[in-house]
Amino acid sequence: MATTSLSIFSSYPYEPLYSPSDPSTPIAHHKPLIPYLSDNPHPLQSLSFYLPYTSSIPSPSYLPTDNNNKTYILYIHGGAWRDPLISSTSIQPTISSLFSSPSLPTNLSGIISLNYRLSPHPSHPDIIPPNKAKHPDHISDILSALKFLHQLGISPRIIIGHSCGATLAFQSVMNPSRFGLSPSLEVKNKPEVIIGVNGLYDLAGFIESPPKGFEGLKGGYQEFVEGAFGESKKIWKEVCPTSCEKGWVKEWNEGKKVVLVQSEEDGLVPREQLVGFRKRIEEEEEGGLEVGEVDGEGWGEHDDVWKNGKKLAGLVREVLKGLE
Ligand SMILES: Nc1ccccc1C(=O)C[C@H](N)C(=O)O
Repeated sequence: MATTSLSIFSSYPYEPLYSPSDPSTPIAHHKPLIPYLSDNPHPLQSLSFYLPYTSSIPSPSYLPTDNNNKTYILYIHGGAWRDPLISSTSIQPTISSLFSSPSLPTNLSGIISLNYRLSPHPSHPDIIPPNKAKHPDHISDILSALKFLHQLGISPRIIIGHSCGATLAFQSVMNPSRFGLSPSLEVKNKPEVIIGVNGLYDLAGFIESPPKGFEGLKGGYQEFVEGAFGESKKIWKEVCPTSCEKGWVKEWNEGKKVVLVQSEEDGLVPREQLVGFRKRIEEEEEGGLEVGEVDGEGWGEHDDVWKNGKKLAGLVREVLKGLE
């Protein structure tokens, strides 16, 4: 099995990725869209691999592995489990910032950004192959990707999730039986840190009583939640880290730190999602897990975080320093 993952990995060449602001400057060695399943994968069952740029192009089998002081970071994009216009590439501005000035963090091996199957989006009915994922397909794909990485010898110590990517990041450290998935999908070396950015942590809570100023989004939330999870409110509760059955913090043995940030100008996700989630972790945990909140002032609107990348890159630098 391990040989298979490595031979898949090695069959993809590295390509230079150029700076979005300066197309003559290469910033990373990039392997786009490596399938993480071997049996007839959907195009979205794929991940992209980014290594800091060096002057010679590495051979396709080059794979720096984790060691005690270096780590990979895994990124899970958002888009309400359905937006086909948001993909693994949305981490590129952050990578560009992080891999260039002022200096490359010394304990960073590389960044891996995931795609996963999406649910249908009413404004994009003509996608080929059609997006028809339903829970637990999304989280199942995330766990399959982590398994593929583990077979390559990679266990990211940090996972970053944006919006529904944050929901998926926390689901990835829970027992997969919570979602009716096989124990064989449980992540072998779970991350130490999860960074949740503009995360969705309590879908049923939002739909039941949207916070002040967000009442107009109730219907929109209900639409994408039903599209991803079906109509059962019980399931909406079971899948969210604020409202699911207690005990998931214990299932995350390796967990050391949760870092949460909510962009102040976000018109799609209210800060109440972060506040309620934080309270839930503090109720549940038994001392081992640190929860921190970063001030989201100046972080812009919901998607500005990844569209710009500078704030997120700065936060990643800080978190990496803490792991040194
Ligand atoms: N309404 C939201 C509420 C919260 C988080 C994301 C959304 C989205 O709409 C995301 C995406 N642009 C979508 O069209 O599905």
